[in-house]
Amino acid sequence: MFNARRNVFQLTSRVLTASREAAQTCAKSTFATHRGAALEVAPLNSTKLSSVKNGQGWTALTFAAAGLAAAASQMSPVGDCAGGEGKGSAAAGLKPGKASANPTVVFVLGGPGAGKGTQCSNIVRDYGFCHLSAGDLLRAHMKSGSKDGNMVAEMIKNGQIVPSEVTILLLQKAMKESGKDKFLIDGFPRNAENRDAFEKVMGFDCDFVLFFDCPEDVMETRLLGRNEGRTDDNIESIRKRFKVFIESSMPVVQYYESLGKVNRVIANKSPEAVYADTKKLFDPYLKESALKATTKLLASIDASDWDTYRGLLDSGLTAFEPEAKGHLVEGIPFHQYLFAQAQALPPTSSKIPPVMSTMSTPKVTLLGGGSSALVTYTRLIQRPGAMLINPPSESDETSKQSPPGWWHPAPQPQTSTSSGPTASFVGPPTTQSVQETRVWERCDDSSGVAWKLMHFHRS
Ligand SMILES: Nc1ncnc2c1ncn2[C@@H]1O[C@H](COP(=O)(O)OP(=O)(O)OP(=O)(O)O)[C@@H](O)[C@H]1O
Ligand SMILES: Nc1ccn([C@@H]2O[C@H](COP(=O)(O)O)[C@@H](O)[C@H]2O)c(=O)n1
Repeated sequence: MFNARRNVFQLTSRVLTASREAAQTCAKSTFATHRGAALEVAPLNSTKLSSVKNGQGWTALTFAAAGLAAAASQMSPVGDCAGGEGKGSAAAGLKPGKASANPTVVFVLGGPGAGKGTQCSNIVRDYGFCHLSAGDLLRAHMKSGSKDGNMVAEMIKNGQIVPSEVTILLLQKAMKESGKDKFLIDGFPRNAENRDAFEKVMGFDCDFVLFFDCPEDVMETRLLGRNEGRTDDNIESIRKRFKVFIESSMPVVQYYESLGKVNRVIANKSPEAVYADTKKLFDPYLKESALKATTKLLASIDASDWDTYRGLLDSGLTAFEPEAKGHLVEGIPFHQYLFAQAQALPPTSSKIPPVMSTMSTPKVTLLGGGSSALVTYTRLIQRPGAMLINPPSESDETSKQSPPGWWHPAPQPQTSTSSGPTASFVGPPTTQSVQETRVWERCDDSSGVAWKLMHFHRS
């Protein structure tokens, strides 16, 4: 006989150790990508992302490049938890209202047959989330010939809730193997024990609960017509599942309601109508990812990191910028030339980042149902002063250079073995302000949502 209580304790202890390791990996990963997503002032000799927040959300994002050419590439992910646009993103972690370095988790709840699985497929397609159905994982586990397979099979047939340690181990493994950082966890937590165990083992809670609210008679008709060969889609099992849902799962929904974390969607409508309501809840994640791509792009410009910059561009990029003197520039070479100038500069001996961009009052508008994003903002560009090449004695003014127009290539850092000319800066510091509009197009890859820059316009 399965001793649930004893096994919960034993397995939970084991999972805690394993998850601590996993959490360390995740923390490492998210440290690399979330660093500095806070209000502190950026130390001048470090790579730092700082942000300013008001009631409406983020109002300014600052990336301070350390003057290291590879500053943006230092943000590469480490470990299993990063995915999608978060990879290597300077702004990863700038999720409105999110302070912790954890993956994004949405718990998807609702009665049996409410349409959770159906809607999750749509969200995966449009928002790059990874869908993990606790029921599907348990059914696969039951068929895998594992020693508790028979116990799980019996519990599923009777609509009972399988002990948390089994389900959480399956979820944890699937999350790790997915390589993603945004999850829809469907059909979980089914009771208070599931909920407690998840928080203890994973060390974080969900972002919100997506609750599909559907009358029982509608769910019953749907389940009887589902025809997927499930052992629990018969009237006897369905009634048991409804009872368990009311007695054990609804208190979980009520618990999250008391925390203000439930987004309720009326599910007694056509699948399309249900999705139209569901979709709105996920648009902020897409906007956030377009903003991250923009921040990563600015960081790569500040750091003169051509490879990162080029990786974000569509080959057919078009641009209106002051350097093009009113002409629409198409393609890559015009921009590459500006980066090449930076590489031709002597290294800087200064510890002060040669240039730092701050994105102020960004606004993201999704177009084409989220296939494109329009990002507009004011960019503040700070520099430590005029650049001096190979500074001679103080009396010699001839080598002093004024800051050029809006763009000032960032020299490379001086290495200990550097010899020959160097660059340094003389005050006063300057700040420029330009308006930028960027048009991004979705080009998702296997790790999730990704964006390419199609067009930009700078005042
Ligand atoms: N809005 C809807 N209108 C009509 N039928 C729907 C709707 N949503 C889903 N269905 C159908 O109802 C059945 C149950 O849907 P689905 O499997 O998505 O529910 P579920 O909440 O995931 O169920 P379970 O909890 O049992 O896994 C499926 O056959 C599905 O095609
Ligand atoms: N957290 C969970 C989720 C599911 N189960 C068991 O699986 C059955 C089917 O779940 P669906 O979400 O696919 O309908 C469910 O009735 C439970 O027996 C579980 O134990 N714990």
